[in-house]
Amino acid sequence: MVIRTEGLSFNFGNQQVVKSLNLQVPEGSIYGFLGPNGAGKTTTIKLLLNLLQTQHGSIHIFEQELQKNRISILSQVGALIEQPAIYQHLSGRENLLNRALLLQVPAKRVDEMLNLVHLSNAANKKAGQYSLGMKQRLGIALALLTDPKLLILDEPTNGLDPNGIIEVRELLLKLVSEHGKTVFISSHLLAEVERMATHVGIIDGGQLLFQGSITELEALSQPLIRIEVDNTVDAANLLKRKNYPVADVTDEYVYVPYTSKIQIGDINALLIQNGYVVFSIGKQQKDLEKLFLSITQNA
Ligand SMILES: Nc1ncnc2c1ncn2[C@@H]1O[C@H](COP(=O)(O)OP(=O)(O)OP(=O)(O)O)[C@@H](O)[C@H]1O
Repeated sequence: MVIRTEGLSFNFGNQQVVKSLNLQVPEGSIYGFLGPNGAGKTTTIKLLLNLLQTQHGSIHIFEQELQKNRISILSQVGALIEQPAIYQHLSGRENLLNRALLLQVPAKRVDEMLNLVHLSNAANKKAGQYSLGMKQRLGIALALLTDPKLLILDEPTNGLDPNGIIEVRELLLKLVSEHGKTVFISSHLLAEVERMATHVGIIDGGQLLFQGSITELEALSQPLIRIEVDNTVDAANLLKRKNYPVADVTDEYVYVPYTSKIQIGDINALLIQNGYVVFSIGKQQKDLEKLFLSITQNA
């Protein structure tokens, strides 16, 4: 595991904001750390980066205890937390050169990073004139200067438009697939990480409510058959009489839990034989967002 916490807890005064977290972040994963506002994500990230002192429990990064190996561990971790620390009056390249000098990183790495985050064409423009997406990418480039093995990003897509989100997503996917990094990324929106995450941890009220691979998360969400039919209420009653458990009925659709492909054909035939007009019928895509909301709301 690249990150492993055991019983990690943290209090601000008498408010417990992180409750006995057991995080497990596998090597080479993109781990989406999800939770609504105030769930405790930033506090957890600050603990992982040793910006806050652990009060209870333990943190291992690269299988080494964080407190005892602070410097060697953190030199291999790149982080972007809250706003990237960018000098607005300097160009993108100057921002990177400055940091490279400070960290004693060879200057040639600056151009490599500009290239990687697709900022080469804007390298000489003042960072203050960058779009939010460009600033985030510059922030990621700054975090990558030392070629860290692990990247920890706190809500890197916050405030970005859909294009900006896609740009950041593609960059992170590339970092994992081509550069062998592990990425830990927090977000309050599942949709933002769902297309890139391999693993997910869902936190609310400081507690980890779910942790596992994205496939395990999907398996929790039961697929449905969505039936678009002319008279949904009557059609639903017919289905119930025929022992199909109806999950939901709206003006347009009837939903039945999906069990097999054959069953879709049977339902279609049944409705048609009984004089209903079936406009469409099919297995509905898993809606992870609904699942995410139900996990965090039932907590
Ligand atoms: N410095 C602080 N002093 C006291 N309480 C704090 C402090 N920082 C955060 N908190 C509280 O801790 C809880 C968790 O906050 P945290 O910022 O970790 O949540 P989050 O999941 O990152 O939320 P967001 O998505 O809004 O950033 C909140 O109730 C917050 O008010």
